[in-house]
Amino acid sequence: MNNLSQKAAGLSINNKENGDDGGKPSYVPPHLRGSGKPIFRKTGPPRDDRSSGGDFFKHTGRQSGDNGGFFGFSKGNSVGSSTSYNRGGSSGFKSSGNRWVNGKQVPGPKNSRLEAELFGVHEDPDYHSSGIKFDNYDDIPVEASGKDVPEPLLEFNSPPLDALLMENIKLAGFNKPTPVQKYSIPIVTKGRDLMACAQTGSGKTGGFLFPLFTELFQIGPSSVPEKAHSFYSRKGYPSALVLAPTRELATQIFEEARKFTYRSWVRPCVVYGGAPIGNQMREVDRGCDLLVATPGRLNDLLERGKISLANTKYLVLDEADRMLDMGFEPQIRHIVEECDMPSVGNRQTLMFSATFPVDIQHLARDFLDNYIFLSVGRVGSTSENITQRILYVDDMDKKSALLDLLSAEHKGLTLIFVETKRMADQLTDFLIMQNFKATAIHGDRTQAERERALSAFKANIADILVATAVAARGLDIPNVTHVINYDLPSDIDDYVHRIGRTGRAGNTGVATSFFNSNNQNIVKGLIEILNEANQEVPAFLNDMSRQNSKGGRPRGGGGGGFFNNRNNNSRDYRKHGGNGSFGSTRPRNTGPSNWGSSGGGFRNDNENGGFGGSNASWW
Ligand SMILES: Nc1ncnc2c1ncn2[C@@H]1O[C@H](COP(=O)(O)OP(=O)(O)OP(=O)(O)O)[C@@H](O)[C@H]1O
Repeated sequence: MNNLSQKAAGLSINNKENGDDGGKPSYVPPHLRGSGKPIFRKTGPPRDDRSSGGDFFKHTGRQSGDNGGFFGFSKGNSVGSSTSYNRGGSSGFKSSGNRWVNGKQVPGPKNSRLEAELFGVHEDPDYHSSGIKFDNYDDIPVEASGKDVPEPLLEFNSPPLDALLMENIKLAGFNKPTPVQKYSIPIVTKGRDLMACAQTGSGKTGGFLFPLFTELFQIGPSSVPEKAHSFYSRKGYPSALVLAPTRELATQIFEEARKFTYRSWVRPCVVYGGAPIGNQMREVDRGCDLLVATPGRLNDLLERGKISLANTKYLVLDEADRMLDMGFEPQIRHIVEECDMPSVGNRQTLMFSATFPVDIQHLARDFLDNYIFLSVGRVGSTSENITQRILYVDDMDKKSALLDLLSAEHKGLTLIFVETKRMADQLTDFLIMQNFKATAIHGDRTQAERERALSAFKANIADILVATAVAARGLDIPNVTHVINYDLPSDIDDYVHRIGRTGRAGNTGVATSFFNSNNQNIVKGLIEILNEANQEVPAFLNDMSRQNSKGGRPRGGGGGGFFNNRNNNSRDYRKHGGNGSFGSTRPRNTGPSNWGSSGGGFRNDNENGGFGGSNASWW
């Protein structure tokens, strides 16, 4: 148990003896425990510096420096900066630039300023991104199922990896591949489709970018129809398309792509809603070989004729289970099946996530051909690098319990999840009033505000970020030492993604969740997850689980029914009762989408797509 866990364990939260109704565990606020007031931090702004739903740093004048230029977050990472790219081609929009000569890639010259911007500097303590428990990944069981699974790659070597890519991987400080990378690289370079499930923070982004770039660096750009570019109208023809559910995740993938395409012919581009489309169209004009996009904005650009997917040989769905759930599936179908993208079998499709419910595996067949299913660890399981604590706290006591937790130790960055946007604002205000440096990210904030909040959090200007589900998936923020589920999610897979914001790349972290009777629907899933990750299961959870099973209480969002049962959730469904078999031809879906119209009607900048009526803010 690390320092923070020990200190939290010493708090009176959940001590049975504090219970006042026959041993029922309940939180006793400090003022009733006679322990005096919690010690609040003395640093931070004076009270009148706060503003509703705002940021601790709002009035510090810091925000003027990062005023949310609509692309990217902090490091001056504007896609528009022409000096950032080794394009060189005078035509600007001609996607191969001058790095593809006579059928071969000619690496651009080194640029030390750009290198420092992309990869950091050696003296920076964050330079090596992997933590002391990185080697533990080697012990995680890996299962690859399907026909003719290629052998894994044990080291980063060239060949099979492209030599320039190898140089960039070294610059990033990556010494050896993570398990998902070991398997995904040969699978993709052998031309196979892939559905990959691996724990949060275990390097799935590299798992798709490395084989993609190895391939693209070697095959070069595809030819573009002459008529595609007139003086007035230019079109982007990406060779690879990566779809991601949130703007922040899309930007993060784009930043990773910038690193690994350094000095190559491949120009990455990112488009997402909430930012002026005109600037994004200009970026597409400048060259768009790998496109990272959120579905709503991509559909908009497709409808405007700014992008053609005719040359897209690689399609990646990151957070694929989210991309294929009710919120996004119609948009994904439109992009993949109703525009000009090559059909299944004529492109490669790769899906990645830490969770993959069986119903989504079924649905995913429509997009895949004779695919390999890769699971690193148990699908949907959490990393043992994360110490999980579940505390019984009634709603009315949550604020007080939170202050106790934060006062026990608050080192590094703390990410607090709440269920609603309103709650995110309220809690941020409350924390600012208590002199904590807090900020918030949720769907009611403007894109500039969200970028500013995330930048401030990453830079430790605000060391507490209060977030809705929008920050639950994919975000890779170094030094998040503590995730607090102030409100637990109603879906157990969301729990897995949320706590996965800490304990990444072999680092350790703590996840604390406030549980009470409103969260009964995830009791069973929670117990399974705690057991799988060798974590302590509090007695009240076991009691509640027994009561639920006696009373026949449905499991609700945490499972129930064949599809959501975690026992069925853990493997390639084709091996466990699925109707597919390896190598069989998939039944083609010729009819309309199961879940709603796959037609147009989503020309908006809101990536929400009607996500099940939840208050949480996907955008
Ligand atoms: N081979 C490697 N060696 C060292 N660090 C790595 C390696 N591959 C990835 N990383 C680092 O690990 C961290 C997590 O990677 P990444 O964000 O791709 O995880 P993920 O599996 O996609 O997580 P999530 O499920 O949360 O989306 C990143 O900081 C990345 O730079």
